[in-house]
Amino acid sequence: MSTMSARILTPMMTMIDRDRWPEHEQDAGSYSDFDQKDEEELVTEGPIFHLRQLMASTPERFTNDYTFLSTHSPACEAWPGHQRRRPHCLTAGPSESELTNSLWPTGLAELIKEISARLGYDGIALDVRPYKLLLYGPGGHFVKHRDTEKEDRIFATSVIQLPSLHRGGELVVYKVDVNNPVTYYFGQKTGKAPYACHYAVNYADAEHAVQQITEGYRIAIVYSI
Ligand SMILES: O=C(O)CCC(=O)C(=O)O
Ligand SMILES: [Fe+2]
Repeated sequence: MSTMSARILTPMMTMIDRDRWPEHEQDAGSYSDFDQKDEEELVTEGPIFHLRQLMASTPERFTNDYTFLSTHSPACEAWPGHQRRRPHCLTAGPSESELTNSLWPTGLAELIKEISARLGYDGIALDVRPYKLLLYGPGGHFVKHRDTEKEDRIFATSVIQLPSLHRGGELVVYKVDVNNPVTYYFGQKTGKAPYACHYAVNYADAEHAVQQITEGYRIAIVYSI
């Protein structure tokens, strides 16, 4: 499958300060308690069922493959091939970007298995396609919408947030009760957003919105299921 990447972004990004890397999180798999808690909370929540770390990675692995934005990163106007559909948010389709992280296909395959099982398709490989890569800067947001218009036979969307140093940008999903939306923080509350990928899945007909980014940059890949 074609994958997406931030390689083209690398020159204008700043790597995170090594000193900020939390010692106890360097070991892959050390997130299990956190994940479990999230799962318990989210499984009961309806349309969005899951949010957890995709791959625990070390900064070394990030640097070779994809990287992430610092709050001091220059503006992203120079991102080649981007389309500016909304202010403060750049969009690149699959043909405009390429994911070069060699661990990505393996992590994604695991994730797809898990997503399939949780959607009730255990053992069935759902067709998961990269739809776009999004880069939100300060002020960037996504108004409330549904994803139903994308393509035929798409019934869900998965958003994978790459390690991003930012504030805001939470995904709010309005399930049946519009007064009681579910908010996904993608590791921001626990301080893990800059160090790991996080994902969420929502049914295409569930209304959702991305809150305004108030600081830094948020980079995410959207997959259609
Ligand atoms: O950035 C996100 O988390 C969600 C983006 C989104 O809702 C979309 O692309 O349809
Ligand atoms: Fe959406």
